[in-house]
Amino acid sequence: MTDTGAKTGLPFMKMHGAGNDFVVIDSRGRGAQVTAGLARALGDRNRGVGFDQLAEITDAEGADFGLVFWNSDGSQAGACGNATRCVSDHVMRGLGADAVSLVTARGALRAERAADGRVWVNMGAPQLDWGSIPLAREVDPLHLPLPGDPVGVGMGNPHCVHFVPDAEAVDLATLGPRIEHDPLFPRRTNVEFAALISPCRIRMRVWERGTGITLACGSGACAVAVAAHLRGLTGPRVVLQADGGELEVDWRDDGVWLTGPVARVFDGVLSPEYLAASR
Ligand SMILES: N[C@@H](CCC[C@H](N)C(=O)O)C(=O)O
Repeated sequence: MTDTGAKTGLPFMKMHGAGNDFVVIDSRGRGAQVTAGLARALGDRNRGVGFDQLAEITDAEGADFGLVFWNSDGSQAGACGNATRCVSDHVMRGLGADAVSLVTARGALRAERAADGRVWVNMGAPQLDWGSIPLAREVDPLHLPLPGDPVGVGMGNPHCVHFVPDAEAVDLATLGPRIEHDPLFPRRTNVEFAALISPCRIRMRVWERGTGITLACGSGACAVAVAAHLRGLTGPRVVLQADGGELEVDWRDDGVWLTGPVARVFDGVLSPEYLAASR
């Protein structure tokens, strides 16, 4: 019988990568446990646990594990680089391995532990055609027809990257939701503002679709690095300085590699009563 946590509750971990924070629920061997309602309830920082994304670990054929991502508004995300790195670290520790294979909505991915303890994930090739990002109509993703001349990049989820002289001066709380809901993005979008510090360092701030302002965003860091390289501002390898810490991106022939710190903060158990009221 599937264990839904009705009697004993549902265990979870709280993790973060550069301040991008996650609740992680391991559903391997017991079937999907998370619903949109549970994600919304748990995402509430006062009445739930609070997170930027909820990551559910699933069984996956032909890979070490699968991952499904939820935003705090209850919507699903096709990619989450930082949660992928955090969960990969946890699974690698369990397996006593330094590399793992996983499957997300994006497809098969690979993660590795670096010599310094950080965790790399190959996020795959960027999606640079309007249909895959996706955009509502055929326009040039390198110059989206929006104020600020942003770049559209898909990393398994949509990103709208703006280059600005000073990222601190941007009113992210006002512009973020406005751009997230622009009709050009049929599935809404994540929104990044990036300022070039040097050809290998960028300061970035992010408004995440379905969540809001976050301290970092892994797929967003990849999108900024890809956009900066395509615009001729940087090389293929760049450090992204987010509000919560530094992420490094290396756009190689085999995909966009993202690395950064991972942390497991605490473990807990969702009570049966809370689950019954929230699912
Ligand atoms: N924090 C994530 C990205 C989160 C997904 C996003 N909000 C979406 O809806 O696409 C990351 O580290 O990549």
